Amino acid sequence: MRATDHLCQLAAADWKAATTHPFTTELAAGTLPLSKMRWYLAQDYQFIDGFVRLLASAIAHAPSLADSVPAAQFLAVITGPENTYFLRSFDALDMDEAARNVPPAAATRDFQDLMAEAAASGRYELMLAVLVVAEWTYLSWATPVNPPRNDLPFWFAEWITLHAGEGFEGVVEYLRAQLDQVWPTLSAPAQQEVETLFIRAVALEYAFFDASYAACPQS
Ligand SMILES: Cc1ncc(CN)c(N)n1
Repeated sequence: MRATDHLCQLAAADWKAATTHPFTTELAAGTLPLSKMRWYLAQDYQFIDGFVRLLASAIAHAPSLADSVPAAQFLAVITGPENTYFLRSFDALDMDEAARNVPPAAATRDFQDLMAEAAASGRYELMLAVLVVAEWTYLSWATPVNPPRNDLPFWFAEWITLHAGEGFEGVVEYLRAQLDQVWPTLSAPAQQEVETLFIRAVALEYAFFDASYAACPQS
């Protein structure tokens, strides 16, 4: 069995909850209240900041140039089309500076801490554990709803297309393959640390969607 399949199985219940969440089901149906989407976007843009630093750390720790190239190309997607997706969505959803720059919620802070910890560890396998969860869970919820309904506004539709399709499948396969490759070289305690971090990351993905779905209950 692939190491990443083993890790996914360890977190099976939270994995299922995170990848079939009503937040993304309603996003794909176009029925997600905009107040919840605004909350999510403002929080997730703060997540992206830590994510970019983590991905850059993984690039710096990849065993060879060839191992780093797909991650470097993905970094350009995050800081290019994904970054402008956020900025265009903020504008289209009338989110002014105050609405964009809200304090981080507990779910956001927990994720920022996890990513900062993985980046600071200096250990490639721990960085990969968090990156694999962040991208594989998104591929898992977005794939069944891709292509998006053609009547969806771009702030819903593009959040699906950014996380599904051939290019993104390649990113997830690359990240998984990197972790699969390093796994057998790790000691048993080091493998356990990867398992613990992976499980924690899946729980945080679930918590992030839960917090977003619970936000702004009046509107
Ligand atoms: C919380 C979270 N996790 C994952 C992703 C996918 N890049 C994201 N945008 N936000």
